[in-house]
Amino acid sequence: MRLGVVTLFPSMFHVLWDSGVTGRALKRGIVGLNLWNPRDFTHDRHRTVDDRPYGGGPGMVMGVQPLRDAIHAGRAELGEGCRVLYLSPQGRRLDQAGLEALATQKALLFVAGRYEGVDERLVDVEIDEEWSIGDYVLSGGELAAMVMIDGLVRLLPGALGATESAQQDSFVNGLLDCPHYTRPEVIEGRRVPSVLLSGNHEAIRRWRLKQALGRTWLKRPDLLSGRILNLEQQHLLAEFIREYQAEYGE
Ligand SMILES: c1cc(-c2cnc[nH]2)ccn1
Repeated sequence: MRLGVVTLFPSMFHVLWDSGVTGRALKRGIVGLNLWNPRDFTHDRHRTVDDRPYGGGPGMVMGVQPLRDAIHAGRAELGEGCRVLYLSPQGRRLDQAGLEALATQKALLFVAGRYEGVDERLVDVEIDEEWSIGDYVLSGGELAAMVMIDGLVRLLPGALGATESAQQDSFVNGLLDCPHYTRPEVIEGRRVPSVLLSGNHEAIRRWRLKQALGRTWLKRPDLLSGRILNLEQQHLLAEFIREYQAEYGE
């Protein structure tokens, strides 16, 4: 997969090369990442990348010509099949299903806005999809692009090592993760659940699934609505709920 970002702050993206899953995937060529800075497409002495909004009011808008030329340069490099994604609170809310759909694309060009945003005509003409990582306003689209790139790269074949793929599985199945424990066995008087010390791998698997189902029921019941649980999952969740209500009476 080939990725590109149009951004006024390319140095923010250097962390993706430095470490972790994205760093390894880039080094192995599982994914490519190129950056285009609209400032490199300016022609005036001050390298101006913003412009005043029609209609007045506070703030600035991203200047059209440098941004448009940067997007065109990205499209030219990534190939006409690339999807151009604009990060904004107006966009489709990102979730794992959205990442999985995007991971099937050959090339993606992320456009990270700054200031008050991008001229609506550029959004109409140049942008294929708008994406949001949540209902809040950031200083620009860069961090949202990095979130999406991290989530996408983890889905690419060969990107994850054994341990990370275990973590990925626990989220990808649409449930919240089970609790995790490591040494020491007792912290502030709190012990590790005995099943995890039993060496009984089947019991441990069932306990972890029960905890994942129970935590999802407690914290994100919306993830369970409309989801068909198999018999084992139904049984384990019912058991969790019985135990929870016996303990907390609600
Ligand atoms: C994606 C982008 C943004 C954003 C872009 N510029 C200001 N906020 C917020 C949430 N998700």
